[in-house]
Amino acid sequence: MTPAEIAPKDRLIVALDLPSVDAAEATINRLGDSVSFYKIGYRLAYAGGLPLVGKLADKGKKVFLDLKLHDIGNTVMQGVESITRLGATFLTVHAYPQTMKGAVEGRGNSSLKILAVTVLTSYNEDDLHAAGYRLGVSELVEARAQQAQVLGIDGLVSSPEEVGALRKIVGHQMHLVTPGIRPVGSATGDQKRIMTPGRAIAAGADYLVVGRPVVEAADPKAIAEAIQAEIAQAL
Ligand SMILES: O=c1ccn([C@@H]2O[C@H](COP(=O)(O)O)[C@@H](O)[C@H]2O)c(=O)[nH]1
Repeated sequence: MTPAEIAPKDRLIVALDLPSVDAAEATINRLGDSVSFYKIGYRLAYAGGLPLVGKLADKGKKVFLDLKLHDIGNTVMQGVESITRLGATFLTVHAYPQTMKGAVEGRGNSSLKILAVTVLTSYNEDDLHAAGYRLGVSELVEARAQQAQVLGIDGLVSSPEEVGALRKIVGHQMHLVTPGIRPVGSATGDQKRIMTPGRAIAAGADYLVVGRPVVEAADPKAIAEAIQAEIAQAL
């Protein structure tokens, strides 16, 4: 399936940033058929959440395993090789050349897609500078996208602000996945490079990752469906 063929509903990835498997399963049950794609990150993975990958896949759901791997190439390669057996659709690594090369080797011919995290959406220019980088956000995102493409990475994680420029660099060959999504009226929290769902899709994002605005809502299903309606309208 090309990115353009993804149904509006399947473009929303709900981040299960919840403290336990029980809490995650309760949210998944509340969301029911409305959500088809979930993200499991540090909080849930380290709280016993990895077996949920297979359980969700068995129910026909897709899983984005957001482990943001970063280590020497050989360790990343071996780790990714193990992860190919879990049944996830997407796995993140940080966009460093050795890391991306190791991840592509570890993924081999499996169906797992590797996404490279370009610059975290909680970073702005000052944060990058404080971390010792001399490039600004857009320059670093674009440089990493070019390296990721050459190394055979399957997709990129960036803020929606960079998606237009990334599309020009990578065309439609790579999945563009954007956290930093805030429906109008939602709290920004620690995110710094944000956009509404509609604007992110109009900018060219393939998938939107939304955590707190959905999982902390009084009615997660109503919010998820409102985001999906906004996505459908923007396509
Ligand atoms: O650059 C990045 C990469 C990953 N994330 C993850 O996405 C979700 C966003 O959650 P919200 O509650 O909607 O802010 C979260 O799991 C992050 O770890 C990101 O935000 N930015």
